[in-house]
Amino acid sequence: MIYTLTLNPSVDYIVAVDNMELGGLNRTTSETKFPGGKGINVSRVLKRLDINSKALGFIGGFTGDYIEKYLQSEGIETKFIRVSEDTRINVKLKSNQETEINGSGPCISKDAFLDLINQISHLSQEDLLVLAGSIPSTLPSNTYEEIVKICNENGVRFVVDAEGDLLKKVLSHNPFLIKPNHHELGQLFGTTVSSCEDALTFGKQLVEMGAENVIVSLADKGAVFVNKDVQIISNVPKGEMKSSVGAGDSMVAGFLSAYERTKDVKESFRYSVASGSATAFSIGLCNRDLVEQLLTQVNFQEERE
Ligand SMILES: Nc1ncnc2c1ncn2[C@@H]1O[C@H](COP(=O)(O)OP(=O)(O)OP(=O)(O)O)[C@@H](O)[C@H]1O
Ligand SMILES: O=P(O)(O)OC[C@@]1(O)O[C@H](CO)[C@@H](O)[C@@H]1O
Repeated sequence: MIYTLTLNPSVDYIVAVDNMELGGLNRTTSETKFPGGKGINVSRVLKRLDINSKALGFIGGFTGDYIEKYLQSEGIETKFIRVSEDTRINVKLKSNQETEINGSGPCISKDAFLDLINQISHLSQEDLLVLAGSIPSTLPSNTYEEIVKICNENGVRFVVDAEGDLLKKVLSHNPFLIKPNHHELGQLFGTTVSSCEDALTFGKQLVEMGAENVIVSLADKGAVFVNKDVQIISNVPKGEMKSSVGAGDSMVAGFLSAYERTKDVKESFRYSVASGSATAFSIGLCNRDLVEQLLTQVNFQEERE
C-alpha cells in the first residue's frame, strides 16, 4: 500500500485578481478551494490515475473536517490524527504573477506526534511512504529523519519531496525517489541551476549521496531523471499554464502510479512529466484524460546509460 504523510495539510484558497493592488481593496474574478498539502495532493492524483493510497497526517478544526470529508468523497482512505487547532488555509493568488501565502499551521502535541510514530512503526516491506511538504514549527526539525529511520528498520521504501535541510538530511538513508525543483537543487549545493545539463550534474551527486531515483523539475524548461543506470533529459509538453500549485506533487504521483504498474523507471518518468504538466494546465489537480493526452508530447531529448 502507498501511504502519503502530510504533516501540515492545508485548505488551498485559489483566487484570481486582475491587476492586484497592494494596500487597496481587490475583488476576485474567480475563487476556488481544494484540500492541499503535498502528500494529500499526491494521494489525490494517485486516485485519478487509479492507484489507491492512504493519507496520513495531522488535521484539526473545521478546515480539517473539510479536508477529511473531501478526500473521503473522492474515495481516498484517510487515517489522520486530530489536533486541537485548525488546519491552516494557504492563499494562492493568481494575478500578473502567482503569489502564495502559506500558513504556519496548528500546534502538534507530543501525544499526537507519538501517535504518528506508532502508525509509521506499523508499516511493512510491502508499503511505500511518501513524505511531502514542510514540517510544522512545533515538531522537531529532525522529524523526517526520525521517520525514515523507522522505515529503514522495517524495510519500508520511502519518497521525500521537501526542501533544504529536510531533504539533505534524509539522503544518506536512501530514499527511493526525491523530486527537487531546480531552485531547491541549487539551494542544496549553494549554486544556481538554470539548465537541464546543470540539473543532471547535481542530480548525479544526489544519487551518489544516497538517493535511488532523482527527478529534477525545471518548470517549462524541462525535467531530468537520474539513477545509477540511466540519465535522461526530457522536454515538457506545451499548453496554457493555469496554476502550478501541485504540479510538483503530480510528478511524484505520476511516477509512482506508472512504477506500480510497470516497474520501469523510464515509463514512470514519462508519466511523471505528463502529470506535472497536466496539473500546470488545470485549475486544481490533473485528470487522467489530460495526462494520457500529454504523454504523446513527452520526448526524451537525451538518454545516457
Ligand atoms: N509552464 C509550464 N509548461 C509546461 N509544463 C509545466 C510548466 N510549469 C510547470 N510545468 C510542469 O510541472 C512540473 C513541475 O513544475 P515545477 O518545476 O514548477 O515544480 P515545483 O516547483 O515542484 O512545482 P510546485 O508549483 O508544485 O511547487 C514540470 O516538470 C512540468 O512538467
Ligand atoms: O508549506 P508547504 O508544506 O511547503 O507547502 C504546502 C503547499 O504550498 O504545497 C502544495 C503544493 O505543492 C499546496 O497544496 C500547499 O498549499
